[in-house]
Amino acid sequence: MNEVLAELSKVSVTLNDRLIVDRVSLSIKRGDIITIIGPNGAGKTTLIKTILGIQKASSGSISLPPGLVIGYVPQTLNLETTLPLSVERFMALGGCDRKGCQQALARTGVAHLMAASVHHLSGGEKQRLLLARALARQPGLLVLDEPAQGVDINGQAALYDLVRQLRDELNCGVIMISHDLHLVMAATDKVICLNQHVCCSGFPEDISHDPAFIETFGTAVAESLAVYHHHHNHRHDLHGNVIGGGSAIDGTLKKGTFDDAEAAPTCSGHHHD
Ligand SMILES: Nc1ncnc2c1ncn2[C@@H]1O[C@H](COP(=O)(O)OP(=O)(O)OP(=O)(O)O)[C@@H](O)[C@H]1O
Repeated sequence: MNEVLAELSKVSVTLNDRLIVDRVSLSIKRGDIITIIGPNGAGKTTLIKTILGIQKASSGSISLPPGLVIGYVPQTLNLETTLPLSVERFMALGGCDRKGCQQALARTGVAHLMAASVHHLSGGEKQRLLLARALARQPGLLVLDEPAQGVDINGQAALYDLVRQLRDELNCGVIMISHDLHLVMAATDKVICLNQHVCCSGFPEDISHDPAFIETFGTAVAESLAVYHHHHNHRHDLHGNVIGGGSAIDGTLKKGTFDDAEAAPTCSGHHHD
């Protein structure tokens, strides 16, 4: 059994009196690649910030093994543009020596940019730089917030491929957020669909059949992913709150749900197999 790198139990986050993350339980093990999907404002970034300790959970518990090294690739790189900063210096600020810096940049395909200014990098180059910085820490857990944003379509597939290779090389666990549903379905091991609470979770081929997935992303997206329609017993408002009809409190984890993520409250759409 692979080592557990992060264990979340009924984690909720309330910000400004608004419930942003609702009783999320999940477990990340060494070797896992888990992708969190969900609409804008669903609480994805907030959830990973609680794993990183940047955001405090309002309730629930998060446990990480002592000494776990986490490599984090944030959604954006916010830097003071008036300060000159080379790629090498940026890496050095993260504690990386020249050799380690060169190796990490080479691994993410941007070694030729060592002397370039970080302010002049393209969107895709910035993402690769951030990945290199995370990689240089030799992380046990890699946390990526939309790593493929600003990357062209071929580059996205290559980036996901690289993440898989890094997982194998470092024998780490990976948790990432993505909006690239086609790539997620093709290139990820496990998917968690978050809309404040965990709507559904499981392996990509199963989750794309899930009514909660269709409810969250709509039929156009679902059909483009060659999924089929099911009855789903509740709806969400724009804030992810459950509205109308069915209860989202009871129900059991459905077919296609993997052991380690618990939907809380659980969606209970009916499958028509
Ligand atoms: N520090 C904060 N104070 C108050 N509200 C916040 C704070 N941070 C995030 N929020 C709110 O929490 C909600 C969830 O934000 P979050 O960034 O986690 O969503 P997300 O699922 O990552 O969205 P996206 O896909 O657009 O990046 C949003 O409505 C956001 O405005």
